[in-house]
Amino acid sequence: MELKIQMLGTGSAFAKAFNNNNAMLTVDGLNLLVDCGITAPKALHELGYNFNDLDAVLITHIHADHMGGLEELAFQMKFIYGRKPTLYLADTLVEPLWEHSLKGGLQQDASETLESFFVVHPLKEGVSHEIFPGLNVELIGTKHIPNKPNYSLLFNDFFFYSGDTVFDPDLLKDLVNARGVRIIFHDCQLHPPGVVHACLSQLLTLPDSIQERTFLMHYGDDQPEFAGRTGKMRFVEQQRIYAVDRLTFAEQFGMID
Ligand SMILES: Nc1ccn([C@@H]2O[C@@H]3COP(=O)(O)O[C@H]3[C@H]2O)c(=O)n1
Ligand SMILES: [Zn+2]
Ligand SMILES: [Zn+2]
Repeated sequence: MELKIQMLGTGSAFAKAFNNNNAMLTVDGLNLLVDCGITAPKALHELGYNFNDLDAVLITHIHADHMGGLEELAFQMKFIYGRKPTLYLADTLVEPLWEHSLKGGLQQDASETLESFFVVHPLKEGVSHEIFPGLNVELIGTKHIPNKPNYSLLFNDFFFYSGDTVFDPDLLKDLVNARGVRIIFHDCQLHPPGVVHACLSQLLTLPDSIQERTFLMHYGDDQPEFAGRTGKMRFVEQQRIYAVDRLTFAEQFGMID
């Protein structure tokens, strides 16, 4: 069992030099797309994938850089590949995803619902769900936009992947010190203030023991100017394949496991 992650993009919602912050997780040949933003259809194509290569899609929240590619995914799967894609999302997102977003483009007659286009798996926050053999996910509610549900992801109990969140040092400390998290992929706004995202200056206040396992994503186009200015944290590189394995990571990035 080998879990790998490859970011289709590592850019912020407004980035143009980077694709949307969407990820492909692969375990034993099964592909999970984490978030499917506006740029996802083209970014998948650039990596040699088509929509039919996806075994499941998981959505963290309703912003276009995280779900703006779902309409094309649904239409291609219906009209080109003839099967319903599998969609994982928090139970609280099912109704708003359809009513406030996808229905406008997808619905052709009034009887059609989200389930007409996807095999929908609503997930409960705080519960570990098996996505594939060897890949579990727990949704952790995180703060992003007031009154809009938003979730970060805990994979296999040791890999935390933020789904857009404000800086929450207590959560990160609890994850690392009490819950055994060893790898953190975190969204990072390079310039303050961090109103709806964690910003770099806030993340730099984390203790070294957390920074050394923190990898920054969801950044703006001027990211190259910040090389060497991220403390013990590193940038996730778009399209690079990372083996998400405690030992491989610890060895490769000099972390104390
Ligand atoms: N209250 C808000 C709402 C949104 N935004 C910006 O819009 C982007 C939507 O995608 P995102 O990746 O969540 O980042 C958001 C902010 O840049 C913002 O800055 N403040
Ligand atoms: Zn975003
Ligand atoms: Zn967002």
